[in-house]
Amino acid sequence: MTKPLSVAVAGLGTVGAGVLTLLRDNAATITARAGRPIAVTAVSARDRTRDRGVSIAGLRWYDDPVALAHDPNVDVVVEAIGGSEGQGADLVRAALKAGKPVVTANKALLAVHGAELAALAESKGVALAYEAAVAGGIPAIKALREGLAANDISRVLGILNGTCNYILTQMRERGIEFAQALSEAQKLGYAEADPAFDVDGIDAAHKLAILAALAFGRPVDFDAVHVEGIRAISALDIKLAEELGYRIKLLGIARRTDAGIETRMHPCMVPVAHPIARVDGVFNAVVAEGDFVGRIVLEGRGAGAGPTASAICADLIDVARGRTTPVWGVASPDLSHAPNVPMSKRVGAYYLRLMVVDRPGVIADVTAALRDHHISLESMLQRGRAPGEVVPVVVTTHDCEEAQMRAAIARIEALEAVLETPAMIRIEAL
Ligand SMILES: NC(=O)C1=CN([C@@H]2O[C@H](COP(=O)(O)OP(=O)(O)OC[C@H]3O[C@@H](n4cnc5c(N)ncnc54)[C@H](O)[C@@H]3O)[C@@H](O)[C@H]2O)C=CC1
Ligand SMILES: N[C@@H](CC=O)C(=O)O
Ligand code: NA
Repeated sequence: MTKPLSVAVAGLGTVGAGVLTLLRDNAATITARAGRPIAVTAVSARDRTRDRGVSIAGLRWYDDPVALAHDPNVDVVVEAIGGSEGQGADLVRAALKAGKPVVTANKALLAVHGAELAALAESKGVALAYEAAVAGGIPAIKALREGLAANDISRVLGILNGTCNYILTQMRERGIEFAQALSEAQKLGYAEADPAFDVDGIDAAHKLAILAALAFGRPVDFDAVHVEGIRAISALDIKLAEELGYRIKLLGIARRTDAGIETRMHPCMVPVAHPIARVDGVFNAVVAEGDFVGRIVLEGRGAGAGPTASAICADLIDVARGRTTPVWGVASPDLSHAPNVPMSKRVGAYYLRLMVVDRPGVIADVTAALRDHHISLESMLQRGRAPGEVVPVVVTTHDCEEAQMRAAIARIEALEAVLETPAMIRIEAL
């Protein structure tokens, strides 16, 4: 039998402990697929004594995770600490500099520093693998980078944050409040250390930036992603969306247009009948459209110990087999530099929900604002009549440009009879 692959794991939380468990439980399968055993020999975390449901007895312990990079008996480093800065990032750089392959679940690091790290990995001729970083257990990276490698990709989109999808699903199905659903997602190990990264769309935007780089063969550019989260989504909008035949999902969309590449992460209304509307709970989905393959849809668990460990261990098997690909599918010097398309240029339909005083003339003022910005109405809905009281009014539009819609909303919000900032949700043609 060939010498085992000696693995160091940094971070023994949901993901790191999951990796130890999977390598232990599926050792025979993994050995056969890797051509040799894969054995964790060294670990680093904050608390040496915490019960993680898996033994770390007999493993070399390091208080300083960066020291793992310099352990001569370590062949490959798994980074499961997280963060675009700090010791997880320091460890990845140190390991690559030391010529050791790295497997990481850290999308924040890849999205923010991925260009620099790819260049470093390529200069050292070692792998930097990150299947776990996007859509957890779904093999989205492999699908885009290897499976669809011969296609020109026109669009990649998806539900990329399990925590948000869990929250939106629970709010819809059980009618529970945002805070309760978030707390459940945290207990289940789905949420980031700082859950604001989840609910403000940042985590999903990190993943979208990574997918866009792979799909369009260009340097990863997190700053180009337009990011909105789900905090403003109310139970009322979820209910009204259902009445109109839509579900609300936090979608990431990266699209090639004549003007360049559009990358945006925001809540969307999608038709109930579309498969992506049925992706619920912690499940993620990734949809890619290639010129020869057409559309492919991948669905699976996007967070949690098992799915994430599944992706990390697949990367470890690649390392054990010596299978390598450039980090972004294309060698760093050969990446293209297509321009970014700003959000103001997004074209599509919109849902607006206004809280208005129910009195004559209000609707006329709202429609005048839309008319003056060349926005055509698709439908208008007012539930019940309550003269002099506040009622929700919902407007859906035909396609228009985001800049026009923003200008119209500013005018509508300034109307005396409109009492709250209008809720605006983009309706996505998929
Ligand atoms: N939880 C999930 O479902 C998924 C998480 N990820 C990513 O995996 C990474 C880890 O996430 P989780 O396991 O959920 O986090 P966690 O908070 O459960 O675990 C983090 C671990 O890192 C350790 N740690 C923190 N700072 C350290 C330091 N300076 N030195 C040594 N150890 C340190 C902590 O003690 C803990 O063991 C993050 O990059 C996250 O974005 C990716 C996909 C799914
Ligand atoms: N917090 C993330 C974990 C996986 O990346 C999520 O909820 O999807
Ligand atoms: Na994945």
